[in-house]
Amino acid sequence: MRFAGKTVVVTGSGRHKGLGQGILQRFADEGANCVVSDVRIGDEAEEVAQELRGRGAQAIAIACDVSDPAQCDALVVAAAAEFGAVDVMVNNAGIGFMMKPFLDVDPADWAKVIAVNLSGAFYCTKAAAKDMVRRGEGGRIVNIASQAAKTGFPHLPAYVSSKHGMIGLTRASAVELGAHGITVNAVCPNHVTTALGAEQNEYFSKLLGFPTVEAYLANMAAKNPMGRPGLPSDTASAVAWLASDEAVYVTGEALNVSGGEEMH
Ligand SMILES: NC(=O)C1=CN([C@@H]2O[C@H](COP(=O)(O)OP(=O)(O)OC[C@H]3O[C@@H](n4cnc5c(N)ncnc54)[C@H](O)[C@@H]3O)[C@@H](O)[C@H]2O)C=CC1
Ligand SMILES: Cc1ncc2c(c1O)C(=O)OC2
Repeated sequence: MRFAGKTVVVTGSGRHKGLGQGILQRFADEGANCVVSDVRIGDEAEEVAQELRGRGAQAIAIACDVSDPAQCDALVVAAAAEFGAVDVMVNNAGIGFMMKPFLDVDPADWAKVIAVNLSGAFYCTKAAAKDMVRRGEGGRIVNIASQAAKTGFPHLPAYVSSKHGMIGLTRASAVELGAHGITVNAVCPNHVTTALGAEQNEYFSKLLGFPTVEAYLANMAAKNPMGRPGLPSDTASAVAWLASDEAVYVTGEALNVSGGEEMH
């Protein structure tokens, strides 16, 4: 019960089987008050919150479009009003893919991906850290980057750039926030079969000439020493450790959770 009495906010966590839901399930199991947040709060987000309550946690759902700084400020205010403070902010909201060859990428699509994945993480980091600094009890920020933060992938230039940018954001914020007892780290998962992941599999299995999505997935699994795709629970384990008291001397890090597919 590492997070008894703590409050965690996870952006983009209102979808079934997403990394955000998996992360909140781990925090719920370890005693945290859980804030589900997503661009729209509908039945699915309410079900995610309900399932967390079923695990014995307190959980609420709050709408927040992370590409709007005012909504990120309001998210932190609303979470603190409900549970007293925000101890852990997980920047998980992300949009994929808009997959296109580099030379065909529309500037508006580029801007949208950067606005959600990178600027959104900045706005939420700033909002949460302001509250943490004011309270003076430290805090934890974890950014869900990607293997795409460490290497290039075809037909995903905005995504890859936004995720590399999240590592820069992690380091830039870590160097200033350490003085306040706040650590900031990134986690870099490889492929996880979520709703977002499934969309990408369709596209890449065709692009790379695999006869079926299954053949593409088997090939991808064979690329890492553990021989399987990642699970939301794999990422959740890393996030929970980084958010725990034990990780007090780890900050500005970008931790691969890729079964060894990515090694630096
Ligand atoms: N699935 C994978 O293989 C990998 C995913 N990731 C990252 O993990 C994070 C979670 O993705 P998944 O769980 O795979 O997909 P997902 O689609 O299940 O989760 C993303 C969530 O972000 C929400 N969202 C989209 N735009 C938003 C906005 N403007 N404001 C707030 N929320 C917004 C969506 O509604 C959705 O609930 C993303 O940042 C993604 O880039 C990283 C590495 C691998
Ligand atoms: C679906 C999917 N497959 C592979 C990867 C990602 C992804 O989202 C990613 O972000 O980095 C590698």
